[in-house]
Amino acid sequence: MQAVDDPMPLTLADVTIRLSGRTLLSVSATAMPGEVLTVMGPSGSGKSTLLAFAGGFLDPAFRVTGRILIGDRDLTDVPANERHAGILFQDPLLFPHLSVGGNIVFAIPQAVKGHKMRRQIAEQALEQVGLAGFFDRDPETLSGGQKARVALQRTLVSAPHYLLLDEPFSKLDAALRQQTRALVFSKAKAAGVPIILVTHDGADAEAAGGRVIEVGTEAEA
Ligand SMILES: Nc1ncnc2c1ncn2[C@@H]1O[C@H](COP(=O)(O)OP(=O)(O)OP(=O)(O)O)[C@@H](O)[C@H]1O
Repeated sequence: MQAVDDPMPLTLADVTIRLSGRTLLSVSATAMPGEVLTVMGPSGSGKSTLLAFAGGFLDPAFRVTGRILIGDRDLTDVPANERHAGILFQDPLLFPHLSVGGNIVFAIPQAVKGHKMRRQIAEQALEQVGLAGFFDRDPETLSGGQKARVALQRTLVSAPHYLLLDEPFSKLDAALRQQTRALVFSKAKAAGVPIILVTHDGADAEAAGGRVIEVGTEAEA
């Protein structure tokens, strides 16, 4: 992952999300550069909704108060495509008309010039997640766990200013899960990129080592 020029914290300032008059969640938290803010809570408690807010693609059915900031820059009204958020959905889709490697090359910023250089970055990214030699494969021929790793690297090569990860390791077996999360967290740390991580797995939270916020427990209050 490309280092951010000027690493900055990501702040959720007094964010309250309501749906049909009911408060879904209220959060105030900061992820420092390279730090992971882990979000845990029961199914339906609003974890994915919080990521949608942070990414700028929240369904207008939700009512929101509060702000999201990167450093001092208020992103709340900035369109999703101008936020530089690296987003990984729970069930990521790979582009079926591109090769596995092509999916990653596509996400590399245009500032990185040269076909050869871009291919090399993608090949290295695949190698890092145990997929050396997969560059020319058709995405449809991959297992769920292999697709998840490609999608993860596609997000990491995109030079994000912050990462929003929704259960990114859930399709991986225990050994791969451990390796992959270590890779993601160490890359984010080196690049100075803050992460909001949604997970059901306490071991992910422990490996992340940052703060953990619980949603859904006080939402009905
Ligand atoms: N577009 C939408 N319009 C209306 N309600 C929605 C919409 N998306 C989600 N919801 C509702 O908002 C609530 C929060 O959903 P969300 O997907 O954020 O929960 P979650 O904590 O991520 O759940 P899970 O762990 O099962 O993924 C749920 O009650 C869900 O039914």
